[in-house]
Amino acid sequence: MPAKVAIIGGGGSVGATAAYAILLRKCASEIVLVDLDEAKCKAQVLDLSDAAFLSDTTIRFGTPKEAGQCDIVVITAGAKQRPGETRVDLIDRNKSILESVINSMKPFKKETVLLLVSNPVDVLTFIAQKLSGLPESQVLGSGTFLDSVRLRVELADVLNVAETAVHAYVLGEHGDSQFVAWSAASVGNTPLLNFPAIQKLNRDELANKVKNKAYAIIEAKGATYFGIGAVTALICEAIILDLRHVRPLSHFIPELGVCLSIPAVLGARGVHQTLKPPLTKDEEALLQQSAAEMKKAINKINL
Ligand SMILES: NC(=O)C1=CN([C@@H]2O[C@H](COP(=O)(O)OP(=O)(O)OC[C@H]3O[C@@H](n4cnc5c(N)ncnc54)[C@H](O)[C@@H]3O)[C@@H](O)[C@H]2O)C=CC1
Ligand SMILES: CC(=O)C(=O)O
Repeated sequence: MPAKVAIIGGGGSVGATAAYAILLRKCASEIVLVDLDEAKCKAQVLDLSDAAFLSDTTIRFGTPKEAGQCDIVVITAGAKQRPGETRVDLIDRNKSILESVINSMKPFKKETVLLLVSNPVDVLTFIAQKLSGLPESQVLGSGTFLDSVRLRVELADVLNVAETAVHAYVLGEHGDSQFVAWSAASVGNTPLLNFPAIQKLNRDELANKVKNKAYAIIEAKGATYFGIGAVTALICEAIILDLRHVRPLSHFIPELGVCLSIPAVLGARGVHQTLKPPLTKDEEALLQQSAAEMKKAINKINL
């Protein structure tokens, strides 16, 4: 089935890197890049077209209205953190950008899946669910998928196993109130906490390293884009191929009243099911605290 992916903000670092990763995965038939900065976006298309010989995917510049008719719309438009800024600090700037991009794309094709990547991704996912008119299950955010990848790499290194054998998730906000669900993590079938190397490990220190990785990269080079580009491509692939992968994605959690990341089944047309792992009392409290932070951020804006 041909699948069209639009990237709003495709002129920027995250949008263009996501396009590159999607191109290399060969999961889409066409990528449409859209950006307010038309000249830069067209230059990204030209540059990416030089790599298109590695793929069967075509790439072109497009309009917001064309994007609204694509199968997946990835939103990477917006301001990025300056060194020292939190993701939530971007809310005022990125809320108005999101409102304007959603209005410019409407009405969406009824099957369109909207994938939020711009920060603060959980709050923007919540706003996009309200504004887009699409079913909640079709509006999701990349959430803590990236943080969980960062965690898995660290744990695989400690245990000297393949990353794919590590089933461990960062849950909650893609931001400062995130936490690791240590009690639910495993390597193969063995609970992670059974490993002597993990019992000896300073787990708080490792969780903070994961949480602060983006800050460290932004401090040194101004932005992160390779990791999120790869994560975006895998999310698009799972939707296009209806792969039913389980990923920690930002989606609406009715009992919390906000969007944040809990593992979810991802396939055609978005989120199929939430798979909340059993959590300890302390981890449950951290989830509630993360939801409270999201509510605080949402209450500060006019919706
Ligand atoms: N969710 C995640 O894990 C990650 C999220 N991000 C977020 O992604 C966003 C983009 O970051 P970068 O690509 O590095 O920034 P960038 O500045 O390189 O690109 C942003 C692009 O958005 C475009 N834009 C602004 N307003 C627009 C509008 N109304 N319509 C269409 N395009 C518009 C700009 O022209 C620019 O090309 C930021 O909010 C950043 O925090 C970045 C990395 C990881
Ligand atoms: C910038 C950002 O959200 C990240 O790299 O995690």
